[in-house]
Amino acid sequence: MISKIVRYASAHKWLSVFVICGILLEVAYTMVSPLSLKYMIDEAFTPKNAALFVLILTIMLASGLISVGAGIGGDYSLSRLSGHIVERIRSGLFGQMQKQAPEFFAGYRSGDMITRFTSDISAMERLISFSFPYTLKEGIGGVVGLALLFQLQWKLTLAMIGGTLLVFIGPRLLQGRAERFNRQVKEEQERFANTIDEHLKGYKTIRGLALQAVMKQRAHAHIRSLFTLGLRQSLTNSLLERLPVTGLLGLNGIMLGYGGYLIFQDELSIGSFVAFLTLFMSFGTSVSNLAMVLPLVIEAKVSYSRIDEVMRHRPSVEEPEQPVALPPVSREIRYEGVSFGYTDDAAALSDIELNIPAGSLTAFVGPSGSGKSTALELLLRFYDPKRGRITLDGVDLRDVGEAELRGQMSVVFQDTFLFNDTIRHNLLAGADTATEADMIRAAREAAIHETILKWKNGYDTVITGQGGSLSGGQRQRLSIARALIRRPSILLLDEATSALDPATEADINELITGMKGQRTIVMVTHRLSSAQQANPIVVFKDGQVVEAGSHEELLGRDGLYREMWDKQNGFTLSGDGFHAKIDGKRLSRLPFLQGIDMEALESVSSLFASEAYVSGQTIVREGDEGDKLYIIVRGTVAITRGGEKVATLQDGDYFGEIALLRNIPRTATVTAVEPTTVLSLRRSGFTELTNQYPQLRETVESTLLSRLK
Ligand SMILES: Nc1ncnc2c1ncn2[C@@H]1O[C@H](COP(=O)(O)OP(=O)(O)OP(=O)(O)O)[C@@H](O)[C@H]1O
Repeated sequence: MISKIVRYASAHKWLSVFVICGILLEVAYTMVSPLSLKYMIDEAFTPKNAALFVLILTIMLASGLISVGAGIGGDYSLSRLSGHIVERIRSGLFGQMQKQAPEFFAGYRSGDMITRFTSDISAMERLISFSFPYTLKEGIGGVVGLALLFQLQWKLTLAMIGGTLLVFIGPRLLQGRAERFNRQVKEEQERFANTIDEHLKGYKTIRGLALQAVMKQRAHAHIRSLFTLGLRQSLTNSLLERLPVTGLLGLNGIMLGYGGYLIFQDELSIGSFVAFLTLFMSFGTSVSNLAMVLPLVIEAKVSYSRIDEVMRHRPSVEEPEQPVALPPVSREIRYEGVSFGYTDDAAALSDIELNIPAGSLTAFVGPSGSGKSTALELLLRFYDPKRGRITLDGVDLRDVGEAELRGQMSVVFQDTFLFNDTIRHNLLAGADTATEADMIRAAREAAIHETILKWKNGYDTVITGQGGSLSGGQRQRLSIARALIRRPSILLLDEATSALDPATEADINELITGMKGQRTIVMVTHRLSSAQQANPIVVFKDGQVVEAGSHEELLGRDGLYREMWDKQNGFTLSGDGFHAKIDGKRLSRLPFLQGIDMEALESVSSLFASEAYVSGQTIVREGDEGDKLYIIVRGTVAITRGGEKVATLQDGDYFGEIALLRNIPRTATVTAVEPTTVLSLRRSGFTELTNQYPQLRETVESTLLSRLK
């Protein structure tokens, strides 16, 4: 920690020199003034030498003035120097954080990082602007004072050193505990910050599901723990400060007794004794001041190690040493034998061979977890392949600098992240060379220009709550405009429309399709209706590409694409996405309804009711009574068992079918992870219908009960 601070300080040589000179002059004055007392008493007062008295007094006054001037100059230089160093640590930490790959952000929660930027950096700031110079000043003062004390009376000084050792033993013994408590307080602060962060981000879910009491309980537990840990920390810290001061009191007693004895033995003059006492007092003050600084140094040491942990984190994706230029892609993007895994033992992608022609609209589709988003994130160079390479017109992505790459590619995610700023600043942020005309052109392309003009302040309208004041479609159009403003040759979209209502999704899909031919577009979607216009459509399964071709080609192949298409079709959905219907033909494709008459199936279809869930809402809770079958018309749900996620289901998937026959408690919890519309069928209605169509009951029983066994 110290060597790093010294290195930072050495970048500001003159300021460092001023700080050190200021400290040295102040120390010199503190040391010399007790000595002048000795000469004043022994050489001027005792022999009544008025001329020497005036001379010594003048020297004392002059050096006092110099010391004050040096102190003020030193303080000014120190403020500037510590400001520069803290500035460097702050921007270094920020830069380091920005360089990291997504797995870094998955490892740190926002509270962890915010605490490093706030309280940890403040602890470093206190160390640099106060503890460090203070230690230097008191340390030099102590050493010089000791030398002078030896020179005045070595026996008395030796006795004093023996006593001083006692002063240090207590703090030394307590230091380990103090470090531990400091670390625990920091960690607890981090956890509390994370809870507050969750509360801020998840306030809708918390209110919607009446989770306030749970959150309050959690916050209260942190507050209690902060109280207990804080108490331990401050008790240990105050003990650390108090012990040396108490030790010094005893030491004072010894000094007075032994010093008096030496005077009676004529081994010490009165002037020397007064000088010794004054010097000893300032030496003692230096020692106790050093001990007082110790808790601050310990705190800074803990904070430094936490900052250093981030600073040492090597980004998994590194900048090339000699980046190559990347002209707009004009031929193709190629995946050549690309394999990748987030961990060493699980492969997310295996041996992907893919050719994406420049100017094409390509779609990556496939079931949840099949690797399509990973394939896109490799193209964004959020990660590097473990084997193989991705090339743009033959240039390996690893040879291209980050800025160059981002100049060529823009991305739109499902979660639109907008800054709390004006529309203008949101659109132009980072696009340094973009003009007003570019902004309007991009907004027009994203079909949002007219809407913006209708707002009272037009492009100067301030977006609040990270875009919460806008509709989902408006947010997504703004994100698309923001991506287009840089005129990227490659536009990437990761489930950019899947959380929107059907009408808005169709509008934005039309917009994307309209851009075909102007640039290379790669979109990831689990909804095949969004991918229909793309060519090639690349189908992923278990980390591999299993099919690729146009919509018509893939439908004709009877493979996974056909299977997914059949699964996702057969529903009608209102434009707002709240009301759905399923037709008999679609029902006939459910494994437990196969072979049933169409008339019976049409009757079953009329019994289904629509249910719409917002993101985060629970559809079915583990252990609850099971009385309904659900079919997901649109959306994504997470299946968790005992708090652990076991699967993700999407459009066309179903769950809870056993409930049609028996009231068996639900074996898992199902939660919507994006706005989700389901169709539900109650057991009571279904049972009534089976009286009319006995075949229905027999078929369902034979398929589902065999599974139960
Ligand atoms: N950050 C991560 N850390 C560890 N494993 C991950 C991470 N992201 C994805 N995976 C795993 O990698 C595999 C591929 O995930 P990926 O997100 O690419 O699939 P996907 O087809 O896009 O599915 P979805 O649409 O559900 O996101 C899955 O097994 C997933 O669990």
